[in-house]
Amino acid sequence: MRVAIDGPAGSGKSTVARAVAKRCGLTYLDTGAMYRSVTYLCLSRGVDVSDAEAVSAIARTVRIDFAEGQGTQRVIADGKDVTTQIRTPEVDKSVSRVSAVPAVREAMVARQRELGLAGDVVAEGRDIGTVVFPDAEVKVFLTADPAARAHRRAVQREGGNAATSDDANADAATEREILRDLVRRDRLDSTRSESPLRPADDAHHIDSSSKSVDQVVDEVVALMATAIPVHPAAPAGEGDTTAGATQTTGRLRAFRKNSYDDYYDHALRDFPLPGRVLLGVAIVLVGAITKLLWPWKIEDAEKLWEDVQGRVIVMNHVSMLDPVIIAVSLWFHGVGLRIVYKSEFDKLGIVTWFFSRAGGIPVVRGTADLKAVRRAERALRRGECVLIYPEGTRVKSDDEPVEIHGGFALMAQLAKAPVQPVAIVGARDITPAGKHLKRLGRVWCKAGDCIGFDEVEAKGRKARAVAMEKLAMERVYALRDELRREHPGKM
Ligand SMILES: Nc1ncnc2c1ncn2[C@@H]1O[C@H](COP(=O)(O)OP(=O)(O)OP(=O)(O)O)[C@@H](O)[C@H]1O
Ligand SMILES: Nc1ccn([C@@H]2O[C@H](COP(=O)(O)O)[C@@H](O)[C@H]2O)c(=O)n1
Repeated sequence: MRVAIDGPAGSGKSTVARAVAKRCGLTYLDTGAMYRSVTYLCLSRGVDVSDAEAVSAIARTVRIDFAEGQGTQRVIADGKDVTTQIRTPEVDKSVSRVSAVPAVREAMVARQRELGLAGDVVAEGRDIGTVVFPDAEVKVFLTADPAARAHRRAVQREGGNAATSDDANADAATEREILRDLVRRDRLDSTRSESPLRPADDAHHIDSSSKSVDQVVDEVVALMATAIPVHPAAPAGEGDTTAGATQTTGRLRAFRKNSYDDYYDHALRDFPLPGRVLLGVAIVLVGAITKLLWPWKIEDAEKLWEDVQGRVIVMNHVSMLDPVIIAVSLWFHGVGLRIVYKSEFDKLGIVTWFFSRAGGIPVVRGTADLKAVRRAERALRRGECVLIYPEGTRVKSDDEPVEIHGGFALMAQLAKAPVQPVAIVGARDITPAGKHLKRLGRVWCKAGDCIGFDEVEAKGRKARAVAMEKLAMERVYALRDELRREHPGKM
């Protein structure tokens, strides 16, 4: 997914873009920093910024990179860290002259597209939605009135932060001077002939003058949740080769300090052998113990393994036994399974360690967690099954309101995979409300037929995803009702 945030100076673009990128696991691209870097190089080399030829020569040859360091994103120009140097009033004063030169823009836009090739990016600047990524799925035009912007920038320059303290003050004369500079920069940026600052026709306008950063970030994330990515991921078996993309091919070697991300991004078949053996032992043990305590059975179980293609399996969620039953059954039939689990479980290192080795994919709930969507999509394309609980959490009673999380339909849609409904009854009875001790008792599951998108009648990508969510969950609840009729009293 590409998110484009454009707007005038001081409207909060960097703050919001950085926060959205962090929350949703995307890459943050600060394009203003690139024009600032060229400007800084001109000033430090004594190049007159009105000399378009000389300025263009620097823009064409400089290599600009971004790196993480000292808790912030660092800007590297020709191998030198220029993060601090590009934020001086001198650079502020000259940058709009430099950025108006067509050859400078051409060079910067080419590099920005290169950096954004990996796909999952939040880019901010002046021409992202109109020129750099005109096909971005989400476009925001962020504004704030000039006085608010000047105040924020003045507070920022004095080391404060208007976003976090309401009574932050700045010297009135400094604020007036900044206001003059902002207005001048806005005028130059929006009246230049090449890629002027203007909202894209399909941009969402947000005025941040009287909104907190969190409110703006929430608005952008909400827009992302309803947007549908237009760039499908690499096909099955094809590792991404673009800058910043995740390498997904090749066997993970044992005892090589593989990161959690390595496990989330690799095929199950590429996991190191010792870990796979350990998982097999755990599955056999857990399978035997749970079968003994809560004899469980899956009706029409063959539907879970007779079909070899990747599927999104959706299920009602009543207890911790639910994923165990599916994981054990599929493991015994050689079907690779990735369980999507809520990232809150990752608070304990040992849990993250185990879930990553067991093929889990963490999802940050309540956000458009595109990293998780992409990981699930790639797994499906590789032919692995993805198990997901759209109810989000264990539902302890039929009276509890249930909110269905629709990400599963998007995963299936992107991977062109079907969705398979499965229901469970009886597992809720083993943990009576308010008790921690488990009761003994029988548990039944029932597998349904896979649902393809050809069964969905709605038109348009988004409407089809919504229709799939509804249809799949209707089938899950229909299977659960069948089980309840067959096994009266079981919940
Ligand atoms: N909604 C907000 N309310 C109050 N302060 C804010 C808000 N958004 C951003 N700020 C503060 O305003 C200052 C400028 O914000 P930021 O640098 O994100 O703006 P920008 O649009 O990226 O500016 P530029 O284009 O010049 O880089 C920062 O100190 C930031 O914390
Ligand atoms: N896409 C962009 C981004 C920036 N500029 C120019 O750079 C200046 C500095 O940008 P900041 O966001 O860091 O303030 C800005 O005033 C523009 O002149 C641009 O042209 N296109």
